[in-house]
Amino acid sequence: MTTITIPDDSPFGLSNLPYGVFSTPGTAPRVGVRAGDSVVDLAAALGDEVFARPSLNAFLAQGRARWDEVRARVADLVTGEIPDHAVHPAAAVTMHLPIEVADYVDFYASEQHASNLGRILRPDSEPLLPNWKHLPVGYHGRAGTVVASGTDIVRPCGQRKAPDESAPTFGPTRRLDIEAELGFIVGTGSALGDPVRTADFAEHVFGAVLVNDWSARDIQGWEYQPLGPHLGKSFATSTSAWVVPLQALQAARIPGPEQDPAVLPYLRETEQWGLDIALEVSWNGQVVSRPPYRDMYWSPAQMLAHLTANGAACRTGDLYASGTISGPQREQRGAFIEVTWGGQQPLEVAGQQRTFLEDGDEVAITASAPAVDGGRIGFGEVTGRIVPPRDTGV
Ligand SMILES: O=C(O)/C=C/C(=O)CC(=O)CC(=O)O
Ligand SMILES: [Ca+2]
Ligand SMILES: [Mg+2]
Repeated sequence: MTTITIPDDSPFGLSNLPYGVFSTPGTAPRVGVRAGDSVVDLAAALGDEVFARPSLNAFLAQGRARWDEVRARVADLVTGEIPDHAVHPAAAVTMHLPIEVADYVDFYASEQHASNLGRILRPDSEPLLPNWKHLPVGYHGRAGTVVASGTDIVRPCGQRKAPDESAPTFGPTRRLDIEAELGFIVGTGSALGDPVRTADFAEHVFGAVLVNDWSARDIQGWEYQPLGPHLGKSFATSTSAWVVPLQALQAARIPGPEQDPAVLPYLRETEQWGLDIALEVSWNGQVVSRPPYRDMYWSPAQMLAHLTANGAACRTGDLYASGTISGPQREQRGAFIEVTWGGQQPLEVAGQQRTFLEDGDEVAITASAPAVDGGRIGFGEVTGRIVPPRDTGV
């Protein structure tokens, strides 16, 4: 038997205990919990086959009562004696995509981001379209191209047409960008025809991850009207490896922003709330932005209520992301198109003037939130490196 010592300032302390899917050399991916610098193998520690699977989905489908029970048992394990073979150093494991993604939806919940994109992309119109404060605008993305943190991102090819070009051409994107977001993972689904009420959010949502919604701005700018983002965003979306359970975010809950005009009844909450989560975006190792989640206009519960308001079912493994997180300052913007104002105001990165991503660039997004014990809750990181397009012969 062994014991785990968690450093006092660890972002993976007892108040966090996030879930992920890991493997060690020569073994199959399975569910683990992060505690300090260790990973606890839950199948080995608890003897429950639901954790021997290569995704969290089977456990997520068991529902809120079971999630709470397992969280209490894991806290006991981590503070007591645990079989040696059930503990691995975090540095010695490989992390995988934590969930088998069912559906993927991306919202647009930051007023700052939506206003900035409006100004950059539609300079002759009002920055916010008339619907924006009445409903959480979103689009359905591509679940099959959600990838684990660390996966290389192949520069996508597509049709590009700048406003001053007379015809489109096909080729590698010249305006490859990031979007720093928070993603929510649905554990328990809903029945077709039954909307999820804002009050039932915690019955359905298991936890949160970091998301980078890679975006090819030239492909997007040409294809998006009138139906919205398509191939400019569907080539890859990266998520962090550790799913932070909702209970770990109790101390991060803050009152939501005032919503004016008042929202329709199905979007109301008895107590509207947001989350005080601080993100950090690094470009080739240099911190270039600190997006504040606390400024988001639409809440996680409102987004889920809206997603199901028409009776669309949600399912175990659904991922819905907040949309790009941007604050009012330049150094709080969550996409490079905003930081560089459409590429017109380059940013100095490691001594070079930069606008969009080049091959070989690496982006890492991290985040932390206050913990109930006075420490910090860490989200780990979502990273990705840009690699050149494959030669497809076109
Ligand atoms: O305003 C637009 O036309 C486009 C906006 C985006 O690209 C943002 C998007 O994907 C949603 C978000 O991340 O907020
Ligand atoms: Ca996005
Ligand atoms: Mg994407």
